[in-house]
Amino acid sequence: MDLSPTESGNLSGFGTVRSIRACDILWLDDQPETSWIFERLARLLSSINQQSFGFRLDSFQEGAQLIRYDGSELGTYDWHADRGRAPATRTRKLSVSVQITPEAEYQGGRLELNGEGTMIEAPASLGTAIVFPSFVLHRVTPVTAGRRIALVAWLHGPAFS
Ligand SMILES: O=C(O)CCC(=O)C(=O)O
Ligand SMILES: [Fe+2]
Repeated sequence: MDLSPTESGNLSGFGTVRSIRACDILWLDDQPETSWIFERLARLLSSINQQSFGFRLDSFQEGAQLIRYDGSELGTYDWHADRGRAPATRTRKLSVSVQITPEAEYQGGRLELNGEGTMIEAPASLGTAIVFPSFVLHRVTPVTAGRRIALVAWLHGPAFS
């Protein structure tokens, strides 16, 4: 897959710190040729939201990201929450990460979540979508061989009340 042009993964408001976040990002805006991705994600997220969360949600409000973590630089993203204080991230409510590299093609690169004091490792099988509230702490452990690509997006909505 051609992933250019890309930008270095940054930390919202803190610039680029490769020891915390080492990955490259291709932004996907909602355009005619990508709208099917947003439509499928919206259907999936809204049904999971109904079953599991019951959040009030609006729309994506920012592009989706294809994120590439390369084993040659131990690509990683340390513990963080996707919902921040910056205007762009303050209204994120549901995060989704779709595993789009076959599990056999890389080592490490595990998405781990800690929502309730216990760490859970997300399944890495191809096509799995992991959906979680954007305030939940999570990380991607260093990729030690090969290359992992994930598709990540966020549904926004009104503040929790
Ligand atoms: O690579 C992943 O599966 C998750 C990436 C992530 O947590 C993020 O971009 O905020
Ligand atoms: Fe994240």
